[in-house]
Amino acid sequence: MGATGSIGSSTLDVLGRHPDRYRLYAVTANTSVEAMIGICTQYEPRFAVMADSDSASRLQTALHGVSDTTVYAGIEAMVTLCADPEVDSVMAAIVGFSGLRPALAAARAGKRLLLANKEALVAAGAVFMRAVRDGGAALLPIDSEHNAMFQCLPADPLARTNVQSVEKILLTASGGPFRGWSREQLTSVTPDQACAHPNWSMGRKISVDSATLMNKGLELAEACWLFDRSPEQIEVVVHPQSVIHSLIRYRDGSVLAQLGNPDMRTPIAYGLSWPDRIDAGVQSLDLVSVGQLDFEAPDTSAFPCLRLAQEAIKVPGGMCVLNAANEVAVSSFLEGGIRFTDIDRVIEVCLEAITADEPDSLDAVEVLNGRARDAASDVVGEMLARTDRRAAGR
Ligand SMILES: NC(=O)C1=CN([C@@H]2O[C@H](COP(=O)(O)OP(=O)(O)OC[C@H]3O[C@@H](n4cnc5c(N)ncnc54)[C@H](OP(=O)(O)O)[C@@H]3O)[C@@H](O)[C@H]2O)C=CC1
Ligand SMILES: CC(=O)[C@@H](O)[C@H](O)COP(=O)(O)O
Ligand SMILES: [Mn+2]
Repeated sequence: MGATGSIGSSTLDVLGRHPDRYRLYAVTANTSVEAMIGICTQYEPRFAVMADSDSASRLQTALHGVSDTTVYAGIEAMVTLCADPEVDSVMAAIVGFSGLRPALAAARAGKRLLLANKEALVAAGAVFMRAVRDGGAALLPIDSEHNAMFQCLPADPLARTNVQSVEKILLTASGGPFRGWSREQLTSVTPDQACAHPNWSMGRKISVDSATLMNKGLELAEACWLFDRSPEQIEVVVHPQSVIHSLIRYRDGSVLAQLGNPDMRTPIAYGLSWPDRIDAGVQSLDLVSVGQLDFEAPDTSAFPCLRLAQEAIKVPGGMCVLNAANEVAVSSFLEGGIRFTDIDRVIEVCLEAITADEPDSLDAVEVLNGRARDAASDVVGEMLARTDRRAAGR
C-alpha cells in the first residue's frame, strides 16, 4: 500500500533484490499514474489499485499490451486485496488516516503487517490493536525507531511487554531541520525548508512532522501501543546524527541500541524477513567516519507539538483528534496557507474544543476523525481570513 511513496520505493528496492524469496502481488497509489506505470511494467504485480476511477482507467489504458496487471479503483479494492488469501504480507505505507482501513483489513485477516503508516495506529489505538489480536496478525513496526526497539526488546512476545525488566524506552529524535532555532525564527520558514530533513529522505507530510517534532509525538503513542507501555516509560532523546535508532534501558543497567545508516531499507528488510535477516542494499555503518554521536533534550518551548502529544495521549480520543488536526494543519502549511508556527496552534485549539469518549469501533474512530478535521478546517479558515484582512489593511 503506498507503492509510489518513499517507503513504497524502498520496499520495491528490497523486494527487487530477492526475486527468489518474494513475489509482488498487488500495489496501490493515490493518483501517481506515471509512477505506477513504471512499477507495474518492472514488477508485473497481479493487481494495481488507484484511489479514484479516473486514475485507474488511465493506468489500465497505459498498461494495455505492456503488462498483465489488472487495475482497480477505490479504497474498497485496497481493503479487499489486503485480506486476499493469496497475500502473506502487507506493507502499510499509505500516508495519514487514509491508510487506516486497508491496514485494519490486513490485521483482521491475520497477515504479516509491516506498519509504516503510524497515523493509522495512533488514531485508532485500541481498535487497531484489537484487530491485530483478534486476527492473529504479526505486527512488525517499520518506523525506524520502533523497528529498533523491536530488535532490542526480548524476542518472546510475553517478555517484550513485561515492564519488570525494562526501565525505559529511549525514543531518539533527530531534532529535524530547525533544531536549535528560536520560535521567532520559525515563523517564516517555507515548506521546502521544512521538508529538507538533515538525515532522511521522506515524503513531505512526515518531513513536516519531523520539523515540528510532531513526528516524535506520534511515535510516542505508537510505541505505547506497540509495546504496551505508558507514556512515562518512554523518554525522547534528541540525537542529531540519526545513527542510533532507539534504545532500551534495562533494570540491570544495560542499555541496548540498534544502530545503522539512516536508510529505511534496513527496517523494511528486517520486517520482510524476520526472524531471518536479508541483504537490504544498505551501506555498512562506518563508525570512524560518523565520528561522534551527540544527545540533547528536546526543546518543547520552540516546538510545542511534542508537549501537545504528551498531553493528548492522556485524554480519551485525544490522539485521534491531535492526528486529524495535524493532518489538516500540515496540509494547509504545505499548500502555502498557514505558517509553520500556526500548526501547533490549530492542534491546540482543536484539542481544547473537542471532548470525546475513547473510540471503541472503526465507525467511532472515523466519526471522531471527521469531527476533528472539520474543527481544524474551521480554525485554518479563520487564520487564513485574518491574514487576508491584515494584508488588505482592514
Ligand atoms: N518515509 C519514511 O522514511 C518514513 C515514513 N513513515 C510513515 O510511512 C507512511 C508513508 O510515508 P512516505 O512514504 O514518506 O509518504 P509519501 O508521501 O512518500 O507516500 C505516500 C503514499 O501513499 C499514497 N497515498 C496518499 N494518499 C492516499 C490516499 N488517500 N489513498 C491511497 N493512497 C494514498 C501515495 O500515492 P500517490 O503517490 O499517488 O500520492 C503514496 O504512494 C507515513 O505514514 C509515514 O509517517 C514512517 C517512517 C519513515
Ligand atoms: C525514518 C523515520 O523513522 C522517521 O520517522 C524519522 O525518525 C524522522 O526523523 P525525526 O522525527 O527523528 O526527525
Ligand atoms: Mn520514525
